[in-house]
Amino acid sequence: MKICMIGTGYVGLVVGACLAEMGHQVICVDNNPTKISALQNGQLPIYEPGLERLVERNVLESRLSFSLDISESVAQSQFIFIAVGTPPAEDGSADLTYVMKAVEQIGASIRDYAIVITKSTVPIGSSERIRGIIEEQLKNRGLTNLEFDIVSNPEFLREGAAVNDFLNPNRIVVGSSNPRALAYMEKLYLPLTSKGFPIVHMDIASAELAKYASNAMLATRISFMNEMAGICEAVGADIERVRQGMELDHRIGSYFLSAGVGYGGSCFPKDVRAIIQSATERNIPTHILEAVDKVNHKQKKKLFEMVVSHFGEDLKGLKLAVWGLSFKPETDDIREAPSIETIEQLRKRGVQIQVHDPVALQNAYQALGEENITYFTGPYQALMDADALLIFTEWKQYRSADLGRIKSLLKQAVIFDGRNLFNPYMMKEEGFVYQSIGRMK
Ligand SMILES: NC(=O)c1ccc[n+]([C@@H]2O[C@H](COP(=O)([O-])OP(=O)(O)OC[C@H]3O[C@@H](n4cnc5c(N)ncnc54)[C@H](O)[C@@H]3O)[C@@H](O)[C@H]2O)c1
Ligand SMILES: O=c1ccn([C@@H]2O[C@H](COP(=O)(O)OP(=O)(O)O[C@H]3O[C@H](CO)[C@@H](O)[C@H](O)[C@H]3O)[C@@H](O)[C@H]2O)c(=O)[nH]1
Repeated sequence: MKICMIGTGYVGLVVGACLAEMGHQVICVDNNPTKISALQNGQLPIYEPGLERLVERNVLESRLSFSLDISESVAQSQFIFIAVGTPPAEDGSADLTYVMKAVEQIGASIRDYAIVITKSTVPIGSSERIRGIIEEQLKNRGLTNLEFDIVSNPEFLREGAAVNDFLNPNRIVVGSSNPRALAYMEKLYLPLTSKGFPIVHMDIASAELAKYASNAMLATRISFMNEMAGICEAVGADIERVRQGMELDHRIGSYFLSAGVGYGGSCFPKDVRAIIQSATERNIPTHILEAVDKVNHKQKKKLFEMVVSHFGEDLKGLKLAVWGLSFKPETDDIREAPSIETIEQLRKRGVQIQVHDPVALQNAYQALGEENITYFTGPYQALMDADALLIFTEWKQYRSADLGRIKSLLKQAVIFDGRNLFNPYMMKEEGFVYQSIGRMK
């Protein structure tokens, strides 16, 4: 089946490559010439485990290609996926500028029956708006008989595990009330459904909301545990033990119960805010979601507060090491990462910062520049003469770090750990001042 993927970012590139792997013919398009020329030269613009080989194989076997020519790629395809960004607008709502631009390009280019699929996370009602815009454009082109369908097919992949998540989904959500579109979508996903992965049909509005509701639920679990971690600190309990005492209850389960320095990334923060905004526009109160967002904002400041409470308000001249810049391990994505916000706060106070991340240094350099920051490609180099180490991301290599070496390189044996990598008792025995999230000191 012929597919055009509009937007070749973290989602579009992964989904495009996976659909090609499933046997379809895919053209991934983007309006960023640097991205497309890199891809045409065999270079990936993002770090995502397993993606490079997948792209290489499918390009070699002529199922996957990349193009800047959106019109021609749309015109040749029967399935047109919209996978462009929906960043937060100033009021928290999802900014649909990129989506609507892509929709205009679709309306101006389709030649035969096509299914237009929203893969981007869009607020309820967006897919119907898209239908209206395309209808209008076809009317202007004198093509009122040209048929097309709209489908909402939200994406649930996680960065860092994206290829595996797409090819082994918990569920595939397809929103449409048109039997023809549903039949085509069934055919498209047959390589997955024939292996037993479930497809769930529903109306478009429910599919759009299912995406926001899923992210909001997961974000709620994290903020809940972060609030519990705060209580642990006050009463002398240990959040890791509390979690163990909860997760064996099958009704609760073990996922998304890790307390930490707050959730980041391009999805949870913006999607929680967007659903709050959608509800507010309709005068629906959102007490829980607002609390989730508020707790997260507070949590992202935790390491900065630890630094101030240990070293005092005057931080000028301090040298701090940072391990982990990406919002989670196995990705180079730094969007809404707690590390970036904290580094900004620290350098405003005159702190010199020495950072390490296995894959996100380049993105961080673009976002933060050079002022008061030195970038290191080795984790231990970043520790040299630092007054303390701050950990923001639970990369595997940090978890198995050599504590003796850390101690010998730091000026003071102080660690503020936003991901609870080490056992506090052991750290004390090793001679560290060690503060983590919700654990006994
Ligand atoms: N990142 C994730 O893990 C994830 C997971 C599920 C859903 N989503 C949703 O998927 C959407 C895309 O997210 P992302 O992280 O891949 O974004 P991204 O910023 O990485 O990629 C978007 C791409 O679209 C391109 N683009 C924008 N307008 C275009 C146009 N008119 N024509 C062609 N290309 C255009 C941009 O150049 C960019 O390369 C968002 O709505 C997001 O909420 C993201
Ligand atoms: O117990 C946990 C689990 C996660 N996090 C944090 O939560 C954020 C998001 O993590 P994760 O969900 O693993 O990564 P994403 O790639 O942002 O994926 C989420 O957002 C995507 C975009 O919408 C969805 O498709 C996915 O299903 C959803 O998990 C990260 O900062 C994590 O550090 C915690 O603090 N504690």
